Amino acid sequence: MIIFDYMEKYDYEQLVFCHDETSGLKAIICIHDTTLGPALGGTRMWTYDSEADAIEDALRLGRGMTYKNAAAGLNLGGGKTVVIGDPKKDKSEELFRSLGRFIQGLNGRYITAEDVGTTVEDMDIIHEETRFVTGVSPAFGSSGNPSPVTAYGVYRGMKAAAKVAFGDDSLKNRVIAIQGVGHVAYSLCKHLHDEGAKIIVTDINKENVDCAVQEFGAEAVHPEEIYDVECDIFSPCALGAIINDETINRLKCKVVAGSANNQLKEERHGDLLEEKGIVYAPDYVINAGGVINVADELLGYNRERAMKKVEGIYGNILKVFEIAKRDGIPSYLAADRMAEERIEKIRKTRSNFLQNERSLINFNLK
Ligand SMILES: NC(=O)c1ccc[n+]([C@@H]2O[C@H](COP(=O)([O-])OP(=O)(O)OC[C@H]3O[C@@H](n4cnc5c(N)ncnc54)[C@H](O)[C@@H]3O)[C@@H](O)[C@H]2O)c1
Ligand SMILES: CC(C)C[C@H](N)C(=O)O
Repeated sequence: MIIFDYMEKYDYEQLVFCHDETSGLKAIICIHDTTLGPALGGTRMWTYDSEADAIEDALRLGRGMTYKNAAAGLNLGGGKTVVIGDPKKDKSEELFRSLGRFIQGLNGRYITAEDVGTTVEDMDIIHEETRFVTGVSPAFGSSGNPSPVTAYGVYRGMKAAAKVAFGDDSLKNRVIAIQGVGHVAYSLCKHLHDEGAKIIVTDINKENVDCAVQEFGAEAVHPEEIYDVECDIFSPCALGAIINDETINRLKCKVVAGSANNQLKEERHGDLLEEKGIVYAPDYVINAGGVINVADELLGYNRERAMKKVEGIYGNILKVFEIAKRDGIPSYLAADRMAEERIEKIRKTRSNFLQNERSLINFNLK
C-alpha cells in the first residue's frame, strides 16, 4: 500500500507509529478527521499477519469512527489505534502505559477506549498515563464496559429496522438468528428474550452457545449453518465482511441488523442486499451505543443522559431510511450521506473566526 496515496484518497489527517523497546509496544494510531472534535475510537489488539494488514486496519477502522461518531450526533471526529500483538499473551502494564504516553503526546487530538482485544482493565492502565481515555472503570467516575450499552443500541436499532421492514417494531415472536454470542450479543439476547423473540445462535465458542441456550432458550446451530436458517432478522455480532459473495444468496431473512463492524465485504454487497429486498441497518449507525456511552465521560459521565442518546439510535436508523427513500439510494449509502452532510454543515458553521472558541469537551473533569 502506498500510504500517502491512500491517505489522500480518503482524506486522512494523521498516522502515528509508536514503538517502545522495553514493553515491545508496536502500535499505530490513526486520526482520520477532526472536523467535529477530537478523534475518538477504540484500541484494537490483534495478531496481524503483516504490518501492512495492521496499517490498513487502523486506517479503515479510524475512518469508520468518523462516520459512526458523526451519524450518532457526537461532537467527535474519528480515529482508532491498533496494537500488534496477541491479547492472550502479549499484554502487560508497561505496554499499555507506554501506549498511554503516546496518546498523551497527541494532547487530546485522539481519545481511546476499548475495542476487540482490549478491556476496561487495559483502559485503567492507559489512564495512569493519560486523561485522553474513556471506558475506564466506574471507580474513576467513568462508564466502564461499553458492550451492554452497544447491545441496547443494537436492540433499539433492530426495532426500527423491523418497523421499516414489517411496518411494526415489535420483536415478539420474530425469529432472530445471531452470529457470535459474545459480550454484545449476550446482552442483546437478554433484551430480545424479554420481548418474546425466538432466538437462534451460533458461535465458535461452545460455552457461549450453551449459555445462550440455557439462559434464553435459544436454538443452537453450527457456525456454517447460520446463513441458511429461515429467520426474520439476521444479526451479525461476530466478524466483519460476512455479507459477501459466498453468503449473500444464502440469507433467508428480511432484515440484517447486528453489532459487527464492517459487515459488508465490499460496498456492492450493500447494493445486492437492496436488490434482494433485505432491509440493511448500517453497522456503524446501529452499533454506536458503546461510543455514545463512553463519549459521555468527556462531559462528566451521566448514565441517564447517555442512555437517552443511545435510545436515539431508533430514530437514527429511521432517518437513514428516510434519506434512502428521498435520494433513491441503498441504506449503506444513505448512512454515509447522513454523516457527510452533518460534517460539512458543521465545518461551514464553525469556519468563522472566534477569539475564544468554546471547547465542547471538558477534559478537566477526568
Ligand atoms: N463491544 C462493543 O461495545 C462494540 C461496539 C461496536 C461494535 N462492536 C463489534 O461487535 C462485534 C462483537 O463485539 P463483542 O465485543 O461482543 O466481541 P466478542 O469477542 O465478545 O464476541 C464475538 C463473538 O463472536 C464469536 N465468533 C468469532 N468468530 C466467529 C464465527 N466465525 N462464527 C461464529 N461466532 C464467531 C466469538 O467466539 C465471540 O464469542 C465485533 O465485530 C465488534 O467490533 C462491539
Ligand atoms: C469507543 C469504543 C467503545 C468503540 C467501539 N469499539 C466501536 O467500534 O464502536
